[in-house]
Amino acid sequence: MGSELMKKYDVGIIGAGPAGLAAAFALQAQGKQVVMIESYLWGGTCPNYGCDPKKVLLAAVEAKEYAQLLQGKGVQGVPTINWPELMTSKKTFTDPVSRGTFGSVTAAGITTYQGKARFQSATEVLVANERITADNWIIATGARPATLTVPGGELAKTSEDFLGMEKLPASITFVGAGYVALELAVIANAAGSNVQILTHGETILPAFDQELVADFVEQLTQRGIKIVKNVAVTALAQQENTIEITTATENYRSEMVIAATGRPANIDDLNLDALDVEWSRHGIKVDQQLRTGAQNIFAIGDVADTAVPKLTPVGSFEGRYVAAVLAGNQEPIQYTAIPTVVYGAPKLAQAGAVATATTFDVTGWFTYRRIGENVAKVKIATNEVGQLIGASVLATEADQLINYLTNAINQKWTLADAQANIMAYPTMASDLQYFF
Ligand SMILES: Cc1cc2nc3c(=O)[nH]c(=O)nc-3n(C[C@H](O)[C@H](O)[C@H](O)COP(=O)(O)OP(=O)(O)OC[C@H]3O[C@@H](n4cnc5c(N)ncnc54)[C@H](O)[C@@H]3O)c2cc1C
Ligand SMILES: NC(=O)c1ccc[n+]([C@@H]2O[C@H](COP(=O)([O-])OP(=O)(O)OC[C@H]3O[C@@H](n4cnc5c(N)ncnc54)[C@H](O)[C@@H]3O)[C@@H](O)[C@H]2O)c1
Repeated sequence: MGSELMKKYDVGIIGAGPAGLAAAFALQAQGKQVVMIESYLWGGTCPNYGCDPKKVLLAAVEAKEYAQLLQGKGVQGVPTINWPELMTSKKTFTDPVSRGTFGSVTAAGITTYQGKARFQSATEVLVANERITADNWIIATGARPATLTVPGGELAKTSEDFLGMEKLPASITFVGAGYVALELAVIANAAGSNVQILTHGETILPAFDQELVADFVEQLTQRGIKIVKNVAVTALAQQENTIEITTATENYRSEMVIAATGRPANIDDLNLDALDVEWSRHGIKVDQQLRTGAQNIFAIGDVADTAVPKLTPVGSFEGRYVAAVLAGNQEPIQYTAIPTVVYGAPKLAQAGAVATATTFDVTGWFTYRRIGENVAKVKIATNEVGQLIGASVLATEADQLINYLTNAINQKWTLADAQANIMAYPTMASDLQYFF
């Protein structure tokens, strides 16, 4: 690792998550001299302690869910989740990621450094006592879980701790009711833990269609997940085997507390004060070409203050876009419709506009009745000429359907387009024509 002291690179990339890696491989393919710096695990949040391990754990929840939904319809007995075995299986996915990613990066001819990058000037970065110079820099340092700034807040664990825990606690309290809390709560609940969610606001998942959010929350409540709104946690204290959670109104207890109150950008160690770069609690400010105030420095992925959701495919899209800018593209970034999914049981998914939509209660439709869905709904928004502009889905397989609908939004489908495509029947895709 590390090489050729004082060599000058075309592009330096800080952070080897999905955003930085997409940029690195695209720039290397253009023939640029690329250097990449990572302080922790190569691959970043998503494959090591985010999306992928979460979805591996969810596979066990889904197996249980399908059996549960078909009770009395030909299936008897509901499987139980063996947490240590599931965690062993999860590790077969996550353990090889960092080494494998590092191997791919070096095999591509990209120079690598392990350590925290710190800007010395707009072209020079210090890492592990070495000075690295590049004409352009891309900051792709991602985000980390917010800590609870209350007395005893350090007792709270993070999503990364949850996704690596060897033993399932008897009870878990999540503080916050966003993606992280809801997804991990569903996993813990299905695996047999007593789960509660405490959130300081009234509205859950404000960016999603609130009719479907209400149905989603109702489903979680029926599973035994307790959700308490409008509650401000004021202190945590260890009491033998449990943590006491003090709030303004009531005290709660549980074996583990997970802070899931958002993800601030990783900018503290970068020495941005030395540069003409602005930032806020939402991340590094960028223009429509993802350039910071310093014209040779870009910010992409979770660390960038953009109006789009902070997701893996969005970060990769931005990484490839900046590589194109450095190859001469002058166009501002133009995002396609972005699908977002809360991976629970059921799943809640959305893409495009949420406004004025038609609701289809599809619970009784063949596709959903076949697997015994409790409640399944699809909401569709079209414009004045009948083109699809937005969609929301609540269903066990909402993550699949939302991708078909996202494609349809991007291609401005109307009923005629839906009918003009022959889809395998009977599937979610063959139902598309009934939504217009
Ligand atoms: C529990 C969880 C589940 C998620 N599930 C999903 C999902 O299902 N689908 C989805 O699309 N998204 C999901 N996300 C979000 C997704 O993981 C992020 O959007 C994505 O990883 C962002 O990529 P990134 O490259 O911008 O940042 P990251 O993946 O966070 O990578 C940034 C890298 O920069 C490194 N770094 C930080 N500071 C420095 C420094 N000073 N010097 C050098 N290196 C540094 C970090 O170590 C890290 O490896 C999930 C996130 C979490 C936490
Ligand atoms: N499926 C996915 O795509 C996925 C999964 C996990 C994470 N992510 C990404 O990670 C980001 C962060 O997720 P997150 O769930 O940590 O944050 P979030 O912003 O989605 O939710 C934070 C929640 O915490 C609440 N909250 C904030 N401060 C609080 C406090 N002091 N006390 C109680 N509640 C408080 C908020 O009201 C909100 O409900 C997401 O926005 C998303 O970009 C995506």
